Amino acid sequence: MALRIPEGKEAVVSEFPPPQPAPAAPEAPQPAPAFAPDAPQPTPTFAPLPSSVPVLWCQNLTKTYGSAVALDRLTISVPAGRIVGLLGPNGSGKTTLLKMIAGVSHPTAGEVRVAGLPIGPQSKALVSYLPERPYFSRSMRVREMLAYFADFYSDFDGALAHEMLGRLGVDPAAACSTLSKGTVEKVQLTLVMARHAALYLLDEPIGGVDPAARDYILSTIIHAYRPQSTIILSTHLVRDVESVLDDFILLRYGQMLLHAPVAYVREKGTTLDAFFREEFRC
Ligand SMILES: Nc1ncnc2c1ncn2[C@@H]1O[C@H](COP(=O)(O)OP(=O)(O)OP(=O)(O)O)[C@@H](O)[C@H]1O
Repeated sequence: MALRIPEGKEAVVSEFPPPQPAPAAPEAPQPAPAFAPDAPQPTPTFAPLPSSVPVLWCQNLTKTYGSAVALDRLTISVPAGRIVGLLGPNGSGKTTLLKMIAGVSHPTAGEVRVAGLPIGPQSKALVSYLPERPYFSRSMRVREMLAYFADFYSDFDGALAHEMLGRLGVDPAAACSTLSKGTVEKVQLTLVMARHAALYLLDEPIGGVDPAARDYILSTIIHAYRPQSTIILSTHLVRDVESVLDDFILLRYGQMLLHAPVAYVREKGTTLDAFFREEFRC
């Protein structure tokens, strides 16, 4: 295959705007609506970003654990309104990067900004994060989780969450402790995607769900419901996701190998899945 990235090279193939770290203050969050399935839908709590301000900007982002380097001087700029696949082999730093952006782990060096804001309460209010591991209480019922999210996040849309659960065949009255692994993933993804966030960070969102639900999640939840938002989605299921991606970021050994539109790969006469397999062939 002709399209390969030379060893040790980092590439950005894009018409993406250059990093603009100037802060753009979002509007103050609205008061939390009381949760009820038929309550009026909350409006987004974020103001549209000026095109000069990327929704995500990282510069020389580095994370080390002792002598191990998980992220190595990563510089990225992602404009608003894109669906971005975060790809790379095991241990390449995908989860570490998402944790830094979500603010649940701190960089060793370098900088991250969301919508021009340094990581903190204001940036976190704009981000809806699906971690790789289950995070909710197994002792609760699904509808209690929805109520909990509605209390906690002013941008949570209860009616939308109910609609998504219905489409995914999840009973809101079910106890979380009785759910299968895939159903837990569906509930978690529903909770995260039912927020009106500026930036969604999804760490392996479809790994455990069946193919039919995967199609619904990708084509409907991720693609159709959030046209103004940016989604960064980490996955190994490249073939499943590539049709919904605008761009992809390829990591290797914690370094940025390539950040490009998916069209860049297609123009070379290949698919993202084939490109990934070729690039990282064992
Ligand atoms: N808490 C930690 N302590 C020590 N090393 C860690 C820790 N978290 C991550 N690492 C290391 O950082 C590197 C990147 O890990 P990370 O989980 O970000 O990779 P990943 O691309 O998400 O992998 P996968 O595809 O397997 O989920 C790995 O070498 C991993 O072993």
